[in-house]
Amino acid sequence: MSGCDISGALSLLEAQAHLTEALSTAVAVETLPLAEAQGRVLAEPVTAGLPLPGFDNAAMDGYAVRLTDLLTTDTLTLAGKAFAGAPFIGDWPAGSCVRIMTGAPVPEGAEAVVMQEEVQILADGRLRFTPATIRPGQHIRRQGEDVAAGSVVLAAGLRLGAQQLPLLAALNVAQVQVRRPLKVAFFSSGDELRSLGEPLGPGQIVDSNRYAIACLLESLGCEVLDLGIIPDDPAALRSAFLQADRQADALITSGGVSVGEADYTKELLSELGEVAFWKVAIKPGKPFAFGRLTRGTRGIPFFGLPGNPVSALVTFLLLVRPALACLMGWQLPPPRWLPALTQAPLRLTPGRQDFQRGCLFVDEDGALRVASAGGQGSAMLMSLAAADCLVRLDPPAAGASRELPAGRRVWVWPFAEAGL
Ligand SMILES: Nc1nc2c(c(=O)[nH]1)N[C@H]1C(S)=C(S)[C@@H](COP(=O)(O)OP(=O)(O)OC[C@H]3O[C@@H](n4cnc5c(N)ncnc54)[C@H](O)[C@@H]3O)O[C@H]1N2
Ligand code: MOO
Repeated sequence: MSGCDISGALSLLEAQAHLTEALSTAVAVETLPLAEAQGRVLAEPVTAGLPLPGFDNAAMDGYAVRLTDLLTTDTLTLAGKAFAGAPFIGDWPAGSCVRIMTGAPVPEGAEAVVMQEEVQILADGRLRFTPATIRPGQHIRRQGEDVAAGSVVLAAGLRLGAQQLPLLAALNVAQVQVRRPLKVAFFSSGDELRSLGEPLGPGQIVDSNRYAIACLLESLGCEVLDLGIIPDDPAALRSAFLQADRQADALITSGGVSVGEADYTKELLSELGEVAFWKVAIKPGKPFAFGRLTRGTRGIPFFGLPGNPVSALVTFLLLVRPALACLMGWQLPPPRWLPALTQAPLRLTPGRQDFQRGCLFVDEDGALRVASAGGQGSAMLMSLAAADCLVRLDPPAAGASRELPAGRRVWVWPFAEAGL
């Protein structure tokens, strides 16, 4: 079988659809205090028990006025003060205004707040306004203008972060129903692998993939069960598979999914479970295995990433991340591929969608452009470290040129959008 043999390979879309369909059941639900819910996925929609703002209040430091008081004069006396947390109380006689600070409740009957910069304080303490410039309702934040009480503010399936937590806190939501963390086991397989810091013998390399996989899993909020480096030995691999099956919700491996003589991963998966597919027509990442371990009672899903470091990262982003999102109950929006113009010619790959590493910039005309981040080999870590996006290149039509000229539109997925 050649390195370009893609017979029986699924397209990326087919593989993604298969994963979404196979992994529709999310982990269990638990109740957490809001302070511990960062990064968790909401299991239930949240309904507002309060309006926001909770009361009409000032948006500026200044003076609360009634417009009728300013019909015949531009000068008002001061009736009192309103602070955030200490409302104005007492009488508000005609012909007067109330000094008010940002966030303070506006006194009953106030029709506008005038910024202090627009008010002149006279020697006798009275305040002079410019009535023609005052709009009814200005600088008053109305009760419920942001959130109406009883409305659904967050849908189930949202992941809670710095954007959502303040909304829930403002609504005095002290506890939330969230999915428990997904526990993901992973190991690296290969006799050549050594742990970071160990001396390297002939032909040995550092197990670098685990630093990408652990980092990606942690950023998704998964609990990581690190099973270490497993040699190319069926008995050791079998035991690691079975441990993951007992202790985790999913298993990720890297290496050993291709066709080499020491590539046992797929073979063992057939013995301990079932392989749903193991080839996807993408570059990098053609050998990617998905299946289930069926020895245990739960049938945990298994993702076999290719050993090449770039292939492992790219298949994680394109296939594993959305699959884990299903298991987390996270309604992960599909990637937003953006149009960009190629800065220089790019080489296309027959038969496979190619996901090259690129660097984005905006040219002098304001157009988004993408340049290659460097060497595109599946084991090349420098261009991966330098890149800020994936560039999606469709295969050339039969007989067409394998070179895409400069200035052509391609689709890019910024790494920041991919959670990197
Ligand atoms: N005859 C064929 N050979 C290969 C094919 C093929 O279709 N036919 N596919 C190639 C492609 S594409 C890829 S990708 C690799 C994937 O192979 P495996 O998943 O079986 O991975 P290994 O053979 O174990 O390793 C490949 C490469 O990656 C290095 N590696 C492995 N694990 C790690 C790790 N944890 N950290 C860093 N680097 C790692 C390993 O040393 C190899 O250099 O197969 C091609 N071959
Ligand atoms: O398809 Mo492999 O993943 O290029 O190196």
